[in-house]
Amino acid sequence: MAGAPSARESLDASLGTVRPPQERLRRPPKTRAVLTRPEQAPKVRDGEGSDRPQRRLTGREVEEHALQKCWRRHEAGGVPLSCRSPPDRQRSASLQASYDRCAKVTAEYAKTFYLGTSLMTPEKARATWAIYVWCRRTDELVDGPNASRMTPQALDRWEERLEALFEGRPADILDAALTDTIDRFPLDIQPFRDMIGGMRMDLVKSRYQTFDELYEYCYRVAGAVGLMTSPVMGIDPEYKGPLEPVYRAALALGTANQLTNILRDVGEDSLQRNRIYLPTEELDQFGIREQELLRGGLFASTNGRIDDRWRAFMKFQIKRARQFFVTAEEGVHALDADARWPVWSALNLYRQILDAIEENDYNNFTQRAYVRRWKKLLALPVSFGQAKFPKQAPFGHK
Ligand SMILES: CC(C)=CCC/C(C)=C/CC/C(C)=C/CC/C(C)=C/[C@@H]1[C@@H](COP(=O)(O)OP(=O)(O)O)[C@]1(C)CC/C=C(\C)CC/C=C(\C)CCC=C(C)C
Repeated sequence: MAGAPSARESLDASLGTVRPPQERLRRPPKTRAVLTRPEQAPKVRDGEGSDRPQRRLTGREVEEHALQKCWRRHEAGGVPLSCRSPPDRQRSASLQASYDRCAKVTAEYAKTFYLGTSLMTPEKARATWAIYVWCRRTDELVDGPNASRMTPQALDRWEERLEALFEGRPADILDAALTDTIDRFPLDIQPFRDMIGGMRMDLVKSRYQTFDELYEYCYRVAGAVGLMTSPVMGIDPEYKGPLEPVYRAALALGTANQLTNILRDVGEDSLQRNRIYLPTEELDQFGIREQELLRGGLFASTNGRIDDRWRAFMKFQIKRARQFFVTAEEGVHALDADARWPVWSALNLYRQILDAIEENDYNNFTQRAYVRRWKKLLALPVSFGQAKFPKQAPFGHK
């Protein structure tokens, strides 16, 4: 039947056709106001003093490089909306269609995120959908139905396509929404590139020796989301402090969420996908062998309850994840007033998953940590209170 494509069709159709740059759709040239933005000056390509580092970065360097670029870009700012020439009628209708499609995909794939965006201003919500959809499509490349055919070369093409959309040449209707978002908010390309790097890691790596190795992965697939979305959430005009700690807090929130996801999904990842997103060296320290995870989990033979080693290991992991949530908290107070409620909600909703793992006596092999609906609902007014009545000035600056 003809008609608007479903969210699934939108993703499948676009992902099947990661096309070379010369085939991409052309967007009308930018308005003069947009061209004069300092951060959109023509880019110098690699090897000619580009914005990429001279050598391959590893571990925490990857995050640090992106962090510095992102907060500096935010500080440099963009063209205020009032200075920009409005898009013509045809362009604004097609942009509307692009964002509508992004909204549909977000609503279908991530109900909680979609609900969270209803707590935002319409412009911030639209931008969040555009970012979500790009992240989702990136993830689908290595986790979706065509994942078994995914190659590093296809990821290279996806990255070329990313560069093009940041230069104002989106390849399709979903990319067009992100190109528009980039025009409206001071987004830097680096966390997007880094997320593609995270997918490259997923193609070749299913074990992590140290926490630093795992941390790099968490940054790439989730901390990067904090860097992508902070310019959209915006900074409170009353906040007079530096941007760097705010961006660090945003990174911490993404990382906390990913560590939480990892702890929730241990059983599924190890049993169904032969993936262990836990530092091997820490498993060793607690006397846990990989084979025990792969064979169905650690249960005591005497009473079938969770093994004490696993309980102790999980307590350690949960404590560390919670520290990342605490680091994130202070940053939320520095965000624009209209962004604090959704961000507090995201923080509280994810943090509850850690409580649910504890309530399951750390059995994340055969039970999925599930937050009851009433607890999720209660998190919303609690978050509203935290957003409205901050306990402290962020980082001691106000
Ligand atoms: C209430 C609510 C949830 C609000 C949404 C707030 C918001 C801005 C969300 C961003 C959504 C987005 C663009 C996500 C990208 C997709 C992605 C990679 C998501 C990963 C989450 C898990 O996804 P998954 O689909 O696996 O989820 P489930 O298995 O279904 O649970 C991630 C692990 C990362 C999510 C990261 C964030 C929500 C961090 C957002 C950071 C900020 C908004 C910056 C905040 C700034 C400061 C200063 C703290």
